[in-house]
Amino acid sequence: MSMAKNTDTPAPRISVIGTGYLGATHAAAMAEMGFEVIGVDTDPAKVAALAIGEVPFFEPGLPELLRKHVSTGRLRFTTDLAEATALSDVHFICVGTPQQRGSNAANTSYVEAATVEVVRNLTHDGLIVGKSTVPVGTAGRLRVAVQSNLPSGIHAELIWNPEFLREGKAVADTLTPDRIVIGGTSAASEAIMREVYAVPIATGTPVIVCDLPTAELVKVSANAFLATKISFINAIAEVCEAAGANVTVLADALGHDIRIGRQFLNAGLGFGGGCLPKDIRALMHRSGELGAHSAVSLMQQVDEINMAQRQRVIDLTLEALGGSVLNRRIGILGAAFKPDTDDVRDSPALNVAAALHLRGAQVIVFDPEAGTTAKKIFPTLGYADSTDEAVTNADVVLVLTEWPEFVSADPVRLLGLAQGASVIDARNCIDRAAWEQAGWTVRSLGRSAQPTAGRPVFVPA
Ligand SMILES: NC(=O)C1=CN([C@@H]2O[C@H](COP(=O)(O)OP(=O)(O)OC[C@H]3O[C@@H](n4cnc5c(N)ncnc54)[C@H](O)[C@@H]3O)[C@@H](O)[C@H]2O)C=CC1
Ligand SMILES: O=C(O)[C@H]1O[C@H](OP(=O)(O)OP(=O)(O)OC[C@H]2O[C@@H](n3ccc(=O)[nH]c3=O)[C@H](O)[C@@H]2O)[C@H](O)[C@@H](O)[C@@H]1O
Repeated sequence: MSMAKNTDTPAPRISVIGTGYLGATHAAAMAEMGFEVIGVDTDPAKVAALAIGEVPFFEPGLPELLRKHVSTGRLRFTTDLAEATALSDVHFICVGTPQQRGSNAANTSYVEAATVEVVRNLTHDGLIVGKSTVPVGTAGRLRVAVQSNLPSGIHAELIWNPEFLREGKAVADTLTPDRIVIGGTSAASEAIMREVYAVPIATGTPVIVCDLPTAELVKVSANAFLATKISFINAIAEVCEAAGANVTVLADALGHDIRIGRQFLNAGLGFGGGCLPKDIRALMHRSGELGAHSAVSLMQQVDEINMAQRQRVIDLTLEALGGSVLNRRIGILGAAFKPDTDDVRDSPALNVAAALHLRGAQVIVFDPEAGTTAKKIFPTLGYADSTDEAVTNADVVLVLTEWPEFVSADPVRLLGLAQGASVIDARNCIDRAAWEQAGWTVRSLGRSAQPTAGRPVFVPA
């Protein structure tokens, strides 16, 4: 592929390296936008599933999109990187950047390895597009590696195009993103990226063209801001509890100010998942390396507030059970880090379940989609096949992930199944009045244990 824009050239063919949550969705979305796409992964089981149109994780809408394009042959999957590079022109790097063991830093070794492997396998000129979330400065280093590993006579450019999709809404977020950020482009590579994203650009999606470090940092800053919003409301929730205020009503009132907005102001168990926690820690680490200490202390505080929420839910459970969970049966509703996914990476729900299990509780977990993934990392917990089974004979019930079926569960019927009448609403998601009317004692973060009406009113002197 010539890097010069030529209106007569055929559409660029696309490879996607790493077909996990991000890459599988990106590959299917690129096919939907009209391109020939080949996905590559080192995990043969993942590739085998994707190749027959099966998504190896739960993501609403993705199976349909994948099958649609696998069946026409426009979207293929392979473990053979050389096959993919031979058949494509634009190579999206979508491999993982998990937290390093024993450090807050991101592990960029997969990104480095994947990029170098692509470059070494190039048979014709290509554009390498980083999508993985990386610490600022990574792409600059990779550029050096790209140039020193190019086969002779081949030209390649490396740019960064971070991804902002949310799990559970990944398909819509990829097909109709809020913005497209492209960093470090030349005129030629910018033109190619505008061709690749022609469909969302045509519907008015803003395109931000910037330098490499800005592109890397936009992504990390977006996640850091979302995390800060959540920890902010959780800090205020603590004040609400102490003062007898209601954090949910407060968040609604705050949200009417469009400068603040209502999203990411749900107080409770806090954030988890494969991205927010590791991304704020990587930012902490990288900011420290760069001597930018304000970001280090801010992110440290955000992380600490967030992790303390898990302990606070454990404390509420102890309180509900009179100080000990030993041999008490705890029905846990939710294992995924949020609804609409089966992802349990750094899931606050599973973290609480495991901590209570370690203290000697009989923990029975139910999640509509994440039972299988949860069992893989915590096989020793008890698992139920339904809400009813988890609640049956429970001394206390914990709602840890706000799946719609938990939010709409009938408190009267559940009370008839449970042994006790205590529920901890760790996501502030159930209809508290309805549960209390049914006979439950409801505890939650950011709202007092008793209905506000029954509390003494503070009268200033
Ligand atoms: N999961 C999400 O919602 C989003 C993730 N991101 C970022 O995208 C990146 C990927 O995240 P996920 O998809 O969640 O991770 P993941 O762990 O689900 O997928 C990564 C995939 O890369 C594969 N892989 C590793 N080395 C490879 C290589 N050399 N060649 C080919 N395949 C290789 C792995 O086998 C795995 O299937 C991370 O940097 C993450 O921060 C960004 C936005 C959203
Ligand atoms: O970099 C990534 O991978 C992605 O990380 C997040 O997406 P995701 O991890 O899918 O989940 P979110 O919807 O952001 O939720 C994260 C966590 O925050 C919690 N949360 C969210 C909102 C809220 O008000 N309160 C709250 O505790 C959720 O329960 C969940 O545990 C970002 O929202 C995406 O834009 C980003 O692309």
